[in-house]
Amino acid sequence: MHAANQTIYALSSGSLPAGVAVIRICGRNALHAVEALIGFLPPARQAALKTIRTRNGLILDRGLVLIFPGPGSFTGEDCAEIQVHGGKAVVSALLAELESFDDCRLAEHGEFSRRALENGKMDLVEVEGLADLIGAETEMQRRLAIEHAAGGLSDLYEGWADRLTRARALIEAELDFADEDDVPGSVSDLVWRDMERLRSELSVHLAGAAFGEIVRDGLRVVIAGPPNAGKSSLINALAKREVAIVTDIAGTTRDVLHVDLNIEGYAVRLYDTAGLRETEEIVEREGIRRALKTVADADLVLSLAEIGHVAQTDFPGFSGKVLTLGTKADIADAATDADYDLLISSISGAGLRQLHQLILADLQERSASLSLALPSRLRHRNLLSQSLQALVAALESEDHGLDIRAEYLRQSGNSLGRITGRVDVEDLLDVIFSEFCIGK
Ligand SMILES: Nc1nc2c(ncn2[C@@H]2O[C@H](COP(=O)(O)OP(=O)(O)OP(=O)(O)O)[C@@H](O)[C@H]2O)c(=O)[nH]1
Ligand SMILES: [K+]
Ligand SMILES: [Mg+2]
Repeated sequence: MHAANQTIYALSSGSLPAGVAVIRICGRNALHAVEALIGFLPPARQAALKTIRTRNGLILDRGLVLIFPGPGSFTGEDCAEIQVHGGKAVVSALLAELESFDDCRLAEHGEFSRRALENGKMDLVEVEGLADLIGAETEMQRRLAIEHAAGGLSDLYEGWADRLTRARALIEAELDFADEDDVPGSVSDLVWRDMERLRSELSVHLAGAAFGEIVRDGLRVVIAGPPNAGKSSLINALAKREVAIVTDIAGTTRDVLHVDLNIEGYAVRLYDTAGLRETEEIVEREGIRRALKTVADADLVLSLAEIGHVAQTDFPGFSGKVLTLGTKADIADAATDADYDLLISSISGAGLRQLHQLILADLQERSASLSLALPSRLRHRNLLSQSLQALVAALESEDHGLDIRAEYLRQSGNSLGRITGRVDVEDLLDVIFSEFCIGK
């Protein structure tokens, strides 16, 4: 039987042992399997507490059974969920029993969601949002993901795609009547005025992509500065654990290290790097090369220097914001000419709370609005800019025929359709679903 017609099952809850384990079963044999396991079919969407048995009559466990007949289910097919005690042997016995039913097999990564997509229960943005929701570790990641998973973004894109389609239809109608005098020219004016508005809505939305990606992937904050400035001590102090080796030998750190922090609900990825200086030592030189590359990709650089020394403010290939931090405030002389955004001590903890606040302020400056209905992946950003480019081409090619301008509008709508998956995205699906865990 074709893989897509098979009944699939998996442990959908977390790692065992646990209080409860949830096993999900979807496909044409799902209800048949439930009936065989508990001896009858409970009413749809109502939990039934039942003894679950093998077909040889052996008791597997007692648990809650729920059925969701298609199409009113997660995947749109007949589905069931069985809640049993979360023991390893309990779950493997139940999975082994399911294996023995006709055309039943273990689900692959993301296969339930993939079927939901194929059966029109979710679109691509919602599926990506669901993956992000499961992966979310901070409050802002959760808010962004739920916006996507709940269809807020999809509605926006579909609304825009509909406006593009309507505009094309009106233009094509105008083309059909081109020889007749009774076509009101104002129809065309209305269309282009709306497309002008759409251009600015798309631009504003696209401008939020950088922040959306930062919320999803974390703000990249890189600690840089000369050897012994106290970079590794700072990452350890902020992470509250010994991530990096600290010694008084200049040139201790060679590899780039990172830790993930949660600052007021925002994900922040903090990097420690090798001290920057001229050196002939081969390993250290490689460390410095990596440090500079990491700085170039940063969102924000913390440039450290011991109090009394000038902190570097320009880094090759980096044009973003640099915060200068004077370090070792606990042992510094009071008077110094050098100027810093903040004084810190990783040993006494002085200035660390203010550093949090400065990083938070940087994040808040980047968020133009309070809404998190933002694109959050490079895939979204690329397709949105393609859509915008085609729309701009349509608006700015007044010298061309209406047929060419309508074709640009079609391209613009197609790019939007690829975001939600209404337009051919087959090639993308394997990539997207490989991110999922089994059981989702
Ligand atoms: N008193 C004091 N000493 C500090 C402080 N921060 C770091 N140090 C000391 O400064 C020395 C160098 O610290 P590191 O954190 O290894 O400095 P680094 O910038 O990572 O050095 P490299 O990895 O070699 O580039 C160590 O002996 C630390 O204990 C501080 O806030 N106060
Ligand atoms: K050091
Ligand atoms: Mg170091």
